Amino acid sequence: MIHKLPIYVSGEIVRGFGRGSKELGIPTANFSLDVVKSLPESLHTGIYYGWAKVNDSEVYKMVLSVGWNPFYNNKEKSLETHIMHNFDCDLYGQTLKICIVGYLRPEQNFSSLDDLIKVIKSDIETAKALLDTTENQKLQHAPFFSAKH
Ligand SMILES: Cc1cc2nc3c(=O)[nH]c(=O)nc-3n(C[C@H](O)[C@H](O)[C@H](O)COP(=O)(O)O)c2cc1C
Ligand SMILES: Nc1ncnc2c1ncn2[C@@H]1O[C@H](COP(=O)(O)OP(=O)(O)O)[C@@H](O)[C@H]1O
Ligand SMILES: [Mg+2]
Repeated sequence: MIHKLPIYVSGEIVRGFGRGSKELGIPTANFSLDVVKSLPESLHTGIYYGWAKVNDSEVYKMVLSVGWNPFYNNKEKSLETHIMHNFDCDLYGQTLKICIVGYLRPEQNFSSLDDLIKVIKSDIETAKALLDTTENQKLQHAPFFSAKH
């Protein structure tokens, strides 16, 4: 069974492999393995979209990857958020809160890095449009984002 959405997740931003910004030009804020392990079993691996807040920032649109990154064949499951906002500095150690709103597609392997980048860019455009619906806009103002913890 597929887990009912939205799901709310919060945790510290930790280091990944450093590939998001260097190889893909698309940075992803990674959660620790502890947070990944705390996810409901029924949250399938794949690509999702939703809302994200870093420390006391505004709530921004985001896209999320949950799984093993088949293109890189990671050994540990990861939960990585690309936030649709230009931050001036890195975000390591800050608290990331996310609301996972909807599912986009399964994780895929690709024959080239360019193909992976193209698909992620199209995920970003799809997510931006889907988050503009009235129903999804409401979640930007969910009490979760204004709560202290
Ligand atoms: C929206 C989105 C979609 C992604 N889709 C895939 C995918 O289909 N296959 C894959 O192997 N990795 C996918 N990734 C994960 C990237 O490979 C990963 O973010 C990148 O390797 C950076 O990892 P790092 O944080 O450890 O540096 C996706 C990431 C995002 C943000
Ligand atoms: N818009 C953004 N979305 C996500 N992370 C960002 C963003 N802007 C800057 N960053 C920073 O870049 C880091 C992610 O880059 P990435 O290359 O994926 O590194 P890592 O492999 O350590 O996760 C984040 O941890 C954060 O500190
Ligand atoms: Mg990352």
